[in-house]
Order: sequence, then C-alpha cells, then structure tokens
Amino acid sequence: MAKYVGAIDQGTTSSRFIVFDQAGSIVSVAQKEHQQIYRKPGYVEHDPIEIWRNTESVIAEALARKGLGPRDLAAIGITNQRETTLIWDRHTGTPLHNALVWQDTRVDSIVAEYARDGGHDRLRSKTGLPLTSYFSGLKLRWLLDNVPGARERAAAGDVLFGTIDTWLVWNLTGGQCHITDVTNASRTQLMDIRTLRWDDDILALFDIPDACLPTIVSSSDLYGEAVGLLAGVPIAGILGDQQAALVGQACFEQGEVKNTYGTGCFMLMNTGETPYASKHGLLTTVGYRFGEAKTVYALEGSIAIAGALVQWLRDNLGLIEQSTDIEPLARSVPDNGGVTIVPAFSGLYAPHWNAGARGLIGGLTRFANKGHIARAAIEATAFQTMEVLQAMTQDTGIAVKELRTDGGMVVNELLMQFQADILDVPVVRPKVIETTALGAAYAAGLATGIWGGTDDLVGNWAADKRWQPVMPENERRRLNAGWAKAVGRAVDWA
Ligand SMILES: Nc1ncnc2c1ncn2[C@@H]1O[C@H](COP(=O)(O)OP(=O)(O)O)[C@@H](O)[C@H]1O
Ligand SMILES: O=P(O)(O)OC[C@H](O)CO
Repeated sequence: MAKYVGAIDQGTTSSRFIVFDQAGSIVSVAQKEHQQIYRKPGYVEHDPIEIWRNTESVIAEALARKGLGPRDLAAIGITNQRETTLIWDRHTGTPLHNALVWQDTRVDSIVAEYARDGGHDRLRSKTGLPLTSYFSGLKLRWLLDNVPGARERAAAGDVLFGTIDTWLVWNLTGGQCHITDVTNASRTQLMDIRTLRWDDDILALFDIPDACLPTIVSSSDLYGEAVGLLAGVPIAGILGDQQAALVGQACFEQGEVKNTYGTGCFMLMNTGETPYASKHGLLTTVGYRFGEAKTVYALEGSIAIAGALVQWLRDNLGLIEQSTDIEPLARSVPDNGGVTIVPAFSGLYAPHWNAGARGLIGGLTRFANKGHIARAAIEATAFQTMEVLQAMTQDTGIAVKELRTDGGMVVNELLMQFQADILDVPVVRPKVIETTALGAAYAAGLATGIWGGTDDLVGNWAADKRWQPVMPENERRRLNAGWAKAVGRAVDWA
C-alpha cells in the first residue's frame, strides 16, 4: 500500500517536490529555481511554461532519488505562491502572457482610479483585503485589457484565468480540472470571504467575465487523478503557501501564530470560524477549509520584501555570492553601525499599505562597511515583523507567547536571535522547516485517510531550537524608534 504523501511547493523563487512519511518527516526532496523577469520598473513576471516544466522535473528527481514511483504515493497536495496571475487558452493550454507575480505593481494607476471612486471600504468589507496592486483581480483585469482579444475570448470561455495552484492542477490532470481552493480564491479580491463564492458586484466593478473563473473548492478533498508522471495519484490538497505553513505548523487553535520568512514574510494568526476585520492594517483571509468542515479564518500581516533583500544584495549589488553568505558577513561587525535599510521595493505592505514608499539605505557614514549593510538587511525583516506583530496584538488583544517560524531565512540564526530581541517574545524553529510543503501534504493526507484528524498533525510537530529575548528594554526601544524614523522617510517617496 502507498505509504507516502507528496507535496508540490511552487514558490516565488523556486519549485520543490517533497515526499513525506506519516510522521511528517522528509523522505526525499528536489528543488529548482526559475527566472525572475523584470522588464520595467515595477514589473515582475514568471514564465508559466518554465514553472510547469520545473515542477515536472523536481517531481521526477525527488522520486528517482529514493527509487520511488507513483504507486508509493497515497496522494499529492499543492501549495503555491499566492496572487500570481495568469491566463491561458482552454483548447491548447498555452499561456497568453507571462504570469504577473504578486509583487508586480503595474496596476498601481488602476488602483488609484478605483480609490478615487471610493471603492476601498466596500472591497475591504466583502473580501477582507485593501485596494492595492497585490491581489489577483486587478492583475487579471490588466491582462484582459492588454492582451489583444483576451476579454472577448475569456467571456466565451475559451481563455481561462488561474493562480498558480489552478495552473498546476490543470496541467497535472491533462486539462481536466479548472479549480482553485478557498485560500487561493481569498487572495483574488474577487471572492466574498463569507459566502466563499465569486462576487458578482466585484466582477462587474473590475469588468471580469465569470466564464474564465475556476471553480472554488475546499483545501482538502479528492479533486481528481494526475496523468503522466504521477499517473493515478489522487490530487487531494491545495493551500496557498502561507496558509499551508499555518497548517504545517499545526496552528489549529484560535490565537496561534506562525511567521514564514521567504522572499517576503507572512505572519498568520488563526482567528477561528469568523472573519476578523482588522483596524490596524492587517488582512482578513481564509486560513483553511478541510472537506465540508467549517471554514477557519486568519489575520495576516504581509511583508513584501524579506529574503528578496538578501537576493538583491547578491544579484544587484554583488555584495555576497550566495544567500547564506549574509550571516557571516553580518557577524563580521558587532552591530549595524547606525545603518538602516527599508526595503520598500514594491511600496510597503502591512501595516502601512503605502504604494508610494520606496526603498532606502539610511544612516550612512564613512565608517559604514559591507558588514553593516548585511546586518541592516537582516534586521529589516525583524523590524517589519515587529510592526506586524504589534498590529496583531492591537487588533486582537492577544499577547503572543511565542512565535513559530519557518521558511528559507530561518537557517539564519542571527536573524532568529535579533527577532526574539526586537519582539521581546521567544522565537521557535520547528524540526521540519519545510512547513509549507508539509501543510499541503497534510491537507492531501487528511482527505485520503493517511491522517485521521488534526490531533495527529499536532502530535507530529516538534521544536528544533528556541531563542529567548536577551536585549535590554532601552536598547530595544532605541532600535525600534530608529526604524520608525527610517520608515517615515521611505513612505510617499514616489
Ligand atoms: N542564510 C540565509 N540568510 C538570509 N536569507 C536567506 C538565507 N538563505 C536563504 N535566504 C533567503 O530565503 C529566501 C528563500 O526562501 P524560500 O522559503 O525558499 O522562499 P520562497 O518560498 O519565497 O521562494 C531567499 O529570498 C533567500 O535570499
Ligand atoms: O513564495 P513565497 O514563499 O515568497 O510566498 C509568496 C506569497 O504567497 C505571496 O502572497
């Protein structure tokens, strides 16, 4: 009998396939980076064909490494970078344009038009999301406006819209399934977060024909069987990557929080069965929905640039050769030497939502060197996380007892200690930091009986390392005030 569960984790920078056993431990993994396409300032694109080819290649590689085949997999789950938007031809499966990545800000001017018409409050109360360039709805509108003939063909049902989950399921099933799960749908700004249906008023407002939209499904269910490489394997779980990490970290109780440090950084708090409207710049989003069970909602603090700043130092400035070099470079100095970086490359997301913000490096003197820049880059992620956690506490009144962390950056122990210090909250890293993939595997395994319920998943979670805050209060206050001053300079720059 098949004893493993596979998970495709299609992220902003790379695609992974991970095979898990019933204890939630990794059996095999393969990973491949894809190209980031920056054609103009503010434009960020991915090639959907490259993403699908890389997905196929990592599946083949991870299986081959351990001599596994489709018969060894009881099910697969999918987790993905959210909001990234594409359209393709229903008949040929060919994309009509590169995917517009979640960080892409080309729709800023459309956002400004809607904002002038006072659309903000209406959209926020229905979808839980503020009016910004981040979400899929206006990106889809841009594609329908700018790809010749796309709107007419979409209205006729010949052109399909999807986020990356939809695109992967479409390809995995040989074009049989056009679906998206509730967590991904909750990031389009086209779904009513209470009814979990596409909202006709918003579709009319954004001029989007409903014939191109996928069917919204739960996060854990038998959606269909794969063809090709994984022939016959049930596809049984889909979660946006940040919601998948919430599940992978077993945050099933109201008030439990996780923070994922990848390209961006995303903190989610489980808020139970009612959507919670933020007054402090957080998003209301669907956390997960398993089968027909009640929907669980989350409050989210989204930070656009975290690990991406490390990549920028690597790729645009050549300061380091690989991301892992940032920690030794930062440790070459005892502190940031007065340097602060605000990485507002796509404006500032939570809690500011300031589209006009732009990045800055402040506090430079002749004394500043590469080590100070590296240190300031790491600290920027921790400061942004501090702002988001403060907003969460203000919104919910819940004082978080410890922060569960995961994602590619948490190997950086300097970051983990500084994070605990700047929050004055213990930070804990679990044994499996691939919680995003694990969450998708859990969703698929729950639907196929590999795990009986969430108690089994809570039992699988184990801490690897904890960092206790050691920074004196006056130092924490001084550093936080310095950050606030720098953010004040970065906002409304453009
Ligand atoms: N040692 C490190 N210190 C800081 N950042 C790191 C380190 N190793 C990797 N990163 C960053 O982590 C990110 C990759 O994390 P990952 O979770 O794979 O991202 P994503 O899912 O967004 O593609 C990259 O932005 C990279 O720069
Ligand atoms: O791919 P990641 O891990 O950077 O996550 C991206 C988020 O889903 C964007 O909302």
